[in-house]
Amino acid sequence: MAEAVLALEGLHKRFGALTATDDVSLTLRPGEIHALIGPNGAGKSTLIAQIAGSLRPDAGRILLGGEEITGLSVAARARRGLGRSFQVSSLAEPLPAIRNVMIGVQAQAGHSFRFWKPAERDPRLIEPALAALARMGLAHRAWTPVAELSHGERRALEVACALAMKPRALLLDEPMAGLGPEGSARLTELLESLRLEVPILLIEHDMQAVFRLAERISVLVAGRVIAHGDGDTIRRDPQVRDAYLGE
Ligand SMILES: Nc1ncnc2c1ncn2[C@@H]1O[C@H](COP(=O)(O)OP(=O)(O)OP(=O)(O)O)[C@@H](O)[C@H]1O
Repeated sequence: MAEAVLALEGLHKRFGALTATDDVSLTLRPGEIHALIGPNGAGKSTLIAQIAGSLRPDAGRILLGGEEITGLSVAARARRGLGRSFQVSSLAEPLPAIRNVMIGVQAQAGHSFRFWKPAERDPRLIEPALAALARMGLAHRAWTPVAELSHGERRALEVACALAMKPRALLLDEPMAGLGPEGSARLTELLESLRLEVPILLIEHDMQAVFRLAERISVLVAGRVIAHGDGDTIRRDPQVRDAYLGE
């Protein structure tokens, strides 16, 4: 079996008396979409924050490409290839879509562009940014201000921004949030097309999207992984039906 791109080993996180992450281990393999699902308050955001580096686990390890990153800052993890999009929109509204993506390209390239020429006209920034936009079906909206994009286009743009950093692994925190069935179906299709480019750890409440996209699903309840497996295994698991999926 291929080595995991991202591995969580026995992560623990407490907030006072509350154990928000209780011995969580999981892996993300090359070419895979692995979904993390669970009811509100299960600890999904707390887990993502530990992976991204904004929250330190009390115990356990996080490995990216076999290298331990548990003690690294958010920026250092991003430089090593951990990409993420956010649950709450972090886009710069007045700027055209492409400028938002170019910030990601610039970050990935380090500081070499700073004294070059106005970033806006630098083909070394524009071309990879356009490629990331095209990947997410947004080439025709490149020069449209973010404020004029639809909600679905913004969600796709957030993924494009992360893709522009050429991540080795991508964390997506509820990318379908706020999308109607049509927008959700469109974004699902786009994410499906990314599968072989970059493995994705997907936190998502939209179960149609999860079952369509994920090879493996981990179910988090009260900080613990209570079930793990492919879509059929998870659908049939009585504990999961009880705790999350209902009948
Ligand atoms: N900074 C914090 N201090 C104290 N408790 C926290 C903190 N952050 C999260 N919690 C608690 O940890 C538990 C897990 O919360 P978390 O936000 O990770 O869940 P979630 O699965 O992401 O929920 P949702 O689906 O609603 O986003 C909750 O009981 C929450 O109240």
